[in-house]
Amino acid sequence: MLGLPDHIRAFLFDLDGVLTQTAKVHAAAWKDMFDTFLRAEAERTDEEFVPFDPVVDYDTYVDGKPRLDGTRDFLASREIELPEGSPADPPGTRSIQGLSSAKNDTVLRLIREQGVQPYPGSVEYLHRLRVLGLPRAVVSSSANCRDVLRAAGIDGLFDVIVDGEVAKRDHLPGKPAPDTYLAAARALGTPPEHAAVFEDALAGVASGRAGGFGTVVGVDRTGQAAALREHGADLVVTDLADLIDQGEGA
Ligand SMILES: O=P(O)(O)OC[C@H]1O[C@@H](O)[C@H](O)[C@@H](O)[C@@H]1O
Repeated sequence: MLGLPDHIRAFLFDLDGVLTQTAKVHAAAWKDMFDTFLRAEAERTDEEFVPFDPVVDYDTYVDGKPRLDGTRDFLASREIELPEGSPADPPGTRSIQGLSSAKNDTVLRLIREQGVQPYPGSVEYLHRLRVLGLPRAVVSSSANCRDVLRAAGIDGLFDVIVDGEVAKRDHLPGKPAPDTYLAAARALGTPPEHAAVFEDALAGVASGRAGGFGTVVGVDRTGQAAALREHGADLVVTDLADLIDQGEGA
């Protein structure tokens, strides 16, 4: 079925980097926020400024995870401990919440300025699934998921959305835990072994593997195919159009 085994009956998609070209927007916003913070820390402690690496640090500690976990996990990698703070902390406050808010302000500004482009291969794949009557869900850690789907013009293509807001409301642990994907499969009425997960993030493919999903498709936009396989991808494509081509060839 569209490049996947025939027992796959439901299709669960990550958003940023799989459906929309927003993974690099998030990476840029994270770099902006962390570099501002790390520069100030270097001055404060009289130590060397080591910038955030938007490829290695982003992929390893931040990509795919809920916002606060991304902040926490990267800071832990630098052995920096900050107070949790509160959602009311002004953006840039020296707290997990304050830094996370600064990052969110930047990502929202970049999205406003640049708009959101979907990946044409993903849009085509979604349309083909819809024509075949196959159920589709978005499973994203992002609290901005619905706005991004709308800005990309693809918000009408899904039966179920499990995003950062739903996860918070239902107390679901974020990726790499499998809970958000399992909740989406349940909402579609499909056991995980009959559902496919599409992910570009290491935390995301790990989530698919942990949930026992039928197929975990790694979407490699940045040349990390081997790492995607290591963390849980059963197969890796560079674009969803590759699966359409395979399906047609079969
Ligand atoms: O900050 P948001 O929009 O709630 O998104 C949380 C995370 O959502 C994920 O989809 C992205 O891969 C991360 O980069 C991002 O940080």
